[in-house]
Amino acid sequence: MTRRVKKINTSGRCMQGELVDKFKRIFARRGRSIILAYDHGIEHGPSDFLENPDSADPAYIVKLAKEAGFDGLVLQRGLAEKYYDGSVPLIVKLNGKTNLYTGEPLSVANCTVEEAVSLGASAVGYTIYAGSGYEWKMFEEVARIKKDALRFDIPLVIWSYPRGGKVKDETAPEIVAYAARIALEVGADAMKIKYTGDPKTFSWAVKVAGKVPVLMSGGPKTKTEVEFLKQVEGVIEAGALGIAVGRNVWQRRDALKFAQLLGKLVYEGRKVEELAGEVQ
Ligand SMILES: O=P(O)(O)OC[C@H]1O[C@](O)(COP(=O)(O)O)[C@@H](O)[C@@H]1O
Repeated sequence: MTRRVKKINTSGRCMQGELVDKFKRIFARRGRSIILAYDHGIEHGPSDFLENPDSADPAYIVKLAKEAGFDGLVLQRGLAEKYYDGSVPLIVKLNGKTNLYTGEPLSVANCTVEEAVSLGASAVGYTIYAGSGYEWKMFEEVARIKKDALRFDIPLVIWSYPRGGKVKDETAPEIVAYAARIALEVGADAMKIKYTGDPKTFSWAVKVAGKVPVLMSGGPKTKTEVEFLKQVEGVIEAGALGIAVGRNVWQRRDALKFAQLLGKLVYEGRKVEELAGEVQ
């Protein structure tokens, strides 16, 4: 249980420190969490949808998250506005950038916390590229967003992706651990960080994340299903709350079947070797 920090909040709406518990109540009802990420249309472009063309349709994704029994769905405001049907708790991703941009890593907000709440969001997301020459701009913006998140009593999820500057390998253990600590220190109520490649080094990132729950970012689709399932098994062992995954689910043609396998691993605590007969 997160210690309640007794602090008078001007709007009287919520006390600092409670939003971690609120996030877990909504996005980890079974003690663990699988969130379907789908902000790739802006981040990577429609090429991400080519392997499984059905995934280009936001309605397909919303249905997938619901049928898979996932805890949450990440959408940018435009998709939330046009396709969100309330069937799965929503995280509105407040900032985004395209990969057409080749300057210093920078992702700025295109939606406010208030607008996200009006779209039905149960949490908001924001990416910070620590290391970038623009990190100061994202730190400034996330401070304003954090203030609004407290005012609107809505958890803030930080996509903590150090990029630029001294960052040579975004999945290096010391970078992922640093990413986790940055999210904790700027006031994240949950965080998404990249996988270091093994449970031991990832557990250090979970440790330095302190009280803030960690979600592993899925990353590019693995060659085999077993490879991704083993990554997920590892991060759960390392103490993560769960995963926020996009490509490793909806880029597969049998997306729903694989999503249900993920659920057996994450929610039922099944082991990969037990599921071996069901995976490709
Ligand atoms: O900036 P990157 O490394 O391309 O990753 C961005 C993407 O990764 C995510 O954080 C997780 O999605 P994946 O599971 O497909 O990696 C998305 O929310 C985001 O669009």
